[in-house]
Amino acid sequence: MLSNLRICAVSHQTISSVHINNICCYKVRASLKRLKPHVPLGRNYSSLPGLIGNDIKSLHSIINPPIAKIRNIGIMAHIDAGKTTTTERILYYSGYTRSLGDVDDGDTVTDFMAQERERGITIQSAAVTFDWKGYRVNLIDTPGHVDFTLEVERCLRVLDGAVAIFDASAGVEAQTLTVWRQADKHNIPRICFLNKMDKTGASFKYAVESIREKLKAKPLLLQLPIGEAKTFKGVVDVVTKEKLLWNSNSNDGRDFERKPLLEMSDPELLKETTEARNALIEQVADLDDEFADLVLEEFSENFDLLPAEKLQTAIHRVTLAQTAVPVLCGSALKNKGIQPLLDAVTVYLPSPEERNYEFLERISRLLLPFADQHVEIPSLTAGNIALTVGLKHTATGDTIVSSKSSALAAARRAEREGEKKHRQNNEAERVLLAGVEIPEPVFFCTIEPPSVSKQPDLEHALKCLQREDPSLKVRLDPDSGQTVLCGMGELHIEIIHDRIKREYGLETYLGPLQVAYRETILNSVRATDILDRTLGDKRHLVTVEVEARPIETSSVTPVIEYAESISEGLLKVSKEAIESGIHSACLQGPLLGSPVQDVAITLYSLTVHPGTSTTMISACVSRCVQKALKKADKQVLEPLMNLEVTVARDYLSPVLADLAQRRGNIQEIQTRQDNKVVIGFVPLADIMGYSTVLRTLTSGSATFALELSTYQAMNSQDQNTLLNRRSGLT
Ligand SMILES: Nc1nc2c(ncn2[C@@H]2O[C@H](COP(=O)(O)OP(=O)(O)OP(=O)(O)O)[C@@H](O)[C@H]2O)c(=O)[nH]1
Repeated sequence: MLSNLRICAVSHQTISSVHINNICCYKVRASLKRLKPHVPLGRNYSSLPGLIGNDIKSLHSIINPPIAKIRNIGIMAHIDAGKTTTTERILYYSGYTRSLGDVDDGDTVTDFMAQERERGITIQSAAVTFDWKGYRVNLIDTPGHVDFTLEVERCLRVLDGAVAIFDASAGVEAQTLTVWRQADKHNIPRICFLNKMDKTGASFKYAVESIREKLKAKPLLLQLPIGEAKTFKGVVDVVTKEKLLWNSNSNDGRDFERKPLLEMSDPELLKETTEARNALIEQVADLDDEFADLVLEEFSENFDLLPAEKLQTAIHRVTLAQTAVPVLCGSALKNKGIQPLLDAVTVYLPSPEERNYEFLERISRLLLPFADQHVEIPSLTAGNIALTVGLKHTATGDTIVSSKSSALAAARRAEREGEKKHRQNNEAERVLLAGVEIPEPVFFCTIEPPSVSKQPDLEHALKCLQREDPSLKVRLDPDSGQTVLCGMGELHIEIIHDRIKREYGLETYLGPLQVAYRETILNSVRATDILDRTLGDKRHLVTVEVEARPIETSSVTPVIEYAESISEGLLKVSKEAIESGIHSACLQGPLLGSPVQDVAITLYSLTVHPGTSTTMISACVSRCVQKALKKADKQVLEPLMNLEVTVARDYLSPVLADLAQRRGNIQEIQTRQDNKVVIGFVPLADIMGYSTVLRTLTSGSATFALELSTYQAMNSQDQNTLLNRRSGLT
């Protein structure tokens, strides 16, 4: 596969003479249509005269560009804001593809999974590498659908900067908030791109306000749109006071003219731009002392004399400090505004050395990514993004270092730094990447292989998929022995099912999709238990007394306490067994067999006959905790989701009426251009299959985003209905 891909990147003739399997062949041909032969990188180029264009000066400079000229960036946004379309334009203008891919036609580079092309959505982050005006840009296109939040989180960890894309007619939407918070957590400097300026209802002012209000960010307006919606034809560069107009006859947006704004030809636009530039200078000066000094000392009389480069450098610093975000605009679909966006990436987003990471990785085989194509490279300097293959024990979220001793040193430093509380950016944090936060799965269903003999193949496929995607959980149902898939949403599970079929050739059967409920107890209860068993000539005897009581933690990990009467010595040898017994008991509550949350378990007494195995101690403790949980008053908790529905005014009433029937609790209805945005909570159990219902109710005009808010207690009537249904009574 690897050599095929390397060859594909070099020459058409080479490929046709190489024996490769059908799938690879197909991928190779598809990519050849669009890849310029001179662009991708490989080792053997020098032996292929004529295939490499003159643009490549030296292989070394391409593989290892100076670190200051590297930009590792991600693209993030709400679903359908236009990430993939923008990425396609970026690849086209940077010379890496020969034609413009279209999500609506299903032929984009970054959405390369079959499911992505069929559904027109991004699921996996795709990495692409290209050059722009002497800079190396490693770009990652991340999914917008909330089911794939983890995928976004795991790529944010390796980024030095990000472009947040917004639909200019919608402003900040639900998922944008989530990814923005994730980027805050990882301290990622950002620039905003207000896309879809050509769309009816697009409003630069509205979108900027929503960035200010909802994201609590300070927007730096580096551009102003020329026209809006149908009349959108270009942008003004506020920093340089130039207008950029795209040729209406050009169908790929390559041709555009950049002209200084003149009093004679554009008096109004010039006035507006000068005001915007002055405001920008004041805003930046407020945030950056060095720039403030410069402005006060040399340019306070006339801001017009301030060179654009000085302003750009200050904006770069402010962006890096994350005290404000540059805002640009355009229309990816109509091919306007992408080239200046690329310029802004190189000018305002930081290089890896400015982000001050230290990587220590040593890997035997390195590949440069180009979506689903990879090119092997001999080496790489710090700050680049590359892929490695064949790692057997590494999963998403792990940090790879050069040796065991450096890992130990980093861990020791982390421990020491951990003691000095609340110190940010400590050395250990720079060495070890922050782990990804794995969200709790809210849905599950059983999965079965086509025959018992295929069970090992299914287990293998699930193991591989889990290493790639830790938000997918797999467990064995202890009662039925069936394999259970737990995922982030209906779409997540559907895609996993589809991938098992396509990538592992296994036709599996899914059971009905079920909501992942939880349980809790409402009062404190005590229970005792005795386990007395003789195995061979050994007697195992344990007596246990525990108390289970409700507490507030919102966690399924029980709090474990020990009464003072428990002897230190006994605890030393059996603590692990006791805690494993408690944890396993709390995994399966007495009502539905769901995990028990918000509970503390106190061990009051424990006596163990000499020679009793730790397994028996664990089993007795587990049984005793289960007894206590059973005796208590119990409560089922159900996942409550944050819901945001964007719907055209005319369809608001049917959507609200439908939500009322789904136990929806509406918090707010906002107006966004011609649309209404309904914000509220709804129990997950009542919103299953909602996309189909919403499509029917609104003739396909509405969109929605769903995210776990919390687990809430069910009322007794709903709880009884659920329990009866589960026990087959109704
Ligand atoms: N009018 C208009 N439509 C656009 C623009 N950019 C993208 N679209 C359309 O918006 C839809 C979504 O575009 P995508 O590029 O797939 O958006 P995405 O953000 O990658 O979507 P996910 O991968 O599902 O998160 C498609 O139908 C595009 O044709 C634009 O600038 N203007």
